Amino acid sequence: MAPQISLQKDKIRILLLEGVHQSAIDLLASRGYTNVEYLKTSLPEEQLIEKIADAHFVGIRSRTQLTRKVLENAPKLIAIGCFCIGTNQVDLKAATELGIAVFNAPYSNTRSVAELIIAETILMLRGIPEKNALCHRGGWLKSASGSYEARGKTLGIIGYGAIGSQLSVMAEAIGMRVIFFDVVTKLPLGNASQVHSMDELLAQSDVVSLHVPELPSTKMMIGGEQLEKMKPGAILLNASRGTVVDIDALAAALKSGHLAGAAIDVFPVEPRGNDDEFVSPLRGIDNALLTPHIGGSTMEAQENIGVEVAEKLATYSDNGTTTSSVNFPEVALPGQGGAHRLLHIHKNVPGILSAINQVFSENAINISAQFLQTNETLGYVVIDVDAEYSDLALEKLKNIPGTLRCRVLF
Ligand SMILES: NC(=O)c1ccc[n+]([C@@H]2O[C@H](COP(=O)([O-])OP(=O)(O)OC[C@H]3O[C@@H](n4cnc5c(N)ncnc54)[C@H](O)[C@@H]3O)[C@@H](O)[C@H]2O)c1
Ligand SMILES: O=C(O)CC[C@@H](O)C(=O)O
Repeated sequence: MAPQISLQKDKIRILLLEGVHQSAIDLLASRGYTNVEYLKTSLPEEQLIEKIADAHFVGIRSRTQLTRKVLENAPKLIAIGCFCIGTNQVDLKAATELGIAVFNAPYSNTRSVAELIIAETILMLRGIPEKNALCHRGGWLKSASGSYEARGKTLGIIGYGAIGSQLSVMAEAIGMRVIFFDVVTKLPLGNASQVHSMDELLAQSDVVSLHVPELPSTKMMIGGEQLEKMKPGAILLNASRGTVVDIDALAAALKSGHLAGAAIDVFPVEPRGNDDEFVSPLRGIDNALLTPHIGGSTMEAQENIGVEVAEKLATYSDNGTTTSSVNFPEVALPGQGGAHRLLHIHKNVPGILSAINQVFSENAINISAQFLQTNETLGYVVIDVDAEYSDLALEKLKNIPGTLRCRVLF
């Protein structure tokens, strides 16, 4: 039987992990949601299963792994808020099959990442990480050897989406030539040009920057073979996902001197929180500029993300709107105008819609408004009815075979 979730706001439990910005808590409070448990770190699977068992909403960043096992142990969960861009840490297939909506913040931190990459491009071309490390050890490497201006150099961007395209504009503003590779044909901004293969990009670029999502097709897309194809003395930047680069092969390419340097913000394995040790084959390599997955971590970005994602969760909770959900059919809903609103999430299989409508015809329940949207696997029906009928309708609806989640809004 599908879980029934029809609660007063103070009974709606929200679990926020990984130190999401205070703006999220403030936004939720302004919308009446005060039952919030706030943790600064992510949690290992067993602890997460314990905590999530009673949660109606969970908010995470990139570190928390919401696996099928975790989600199957979250019978009350209505929605997940990813307070970031990436959603690869959530088993989206499982979330969809369980009728749990997933939201994220697709744009709020993109400028922050692009700015960091520009800074790193300049620092790496000047060999600053190595010189800085030497100074800290009492050394003094005053030399122009291996130091270059960014002007006139070629920046190769892999993944020309929200981040890659902003980076393109900023890089041209400091005089770089920009080429990019993307699996989709994209409108080049400014004087940038799209190349038709990654090999072409690797062969031409002085600096290569990765801005692809984590997908089966992007896992290890930069391995030993690709690093070998980069120009001798080139620089690799990765602020996308740690699984995109073979980190051992990168360490070898830096140690051999084939690459002049690398700036890496994301790693195949990252510490759970600030108290855990960071372990990586890149540690101790002076020309590797290592940052703790902070590409999107600016005050501006985090504050905006907090508001954006918390608002999506509150709105979905308040009236069922799923606009910009990552995995749900999108429905933008008007106010209820005094009616009770039934939200029915079901497997998209033949016959289920007529079973839903039968509930209302057989029980003589008048429908004042009805909205339906489907995607490949999921159907989402929203039905407004007179207040006195909502309990009966909810009871009947949740027993329809194929129902995943069903709740009523008063
Ligand atoms: N370091 C950080 O803190 C940080 C912050 C934000 C985002 N990110 C990461 O950066 C990624 C990119 O962000 P975005 O906002 O630019 O995403 P986006 O979806 O706007 O752009 C991604 C681009 O990559 C392209 N792409 C997909 N597969 C590809 C492939 N195999 N080869 C070439 N191109 C491919 C897509 O067509 C798209 O144009 C995110 O998915 C996230 O994982 C990291
Ligand atoms: O804040 C984070 O943990 C992740 C940031 C970034 O990788 C994203 O996907 O937006």
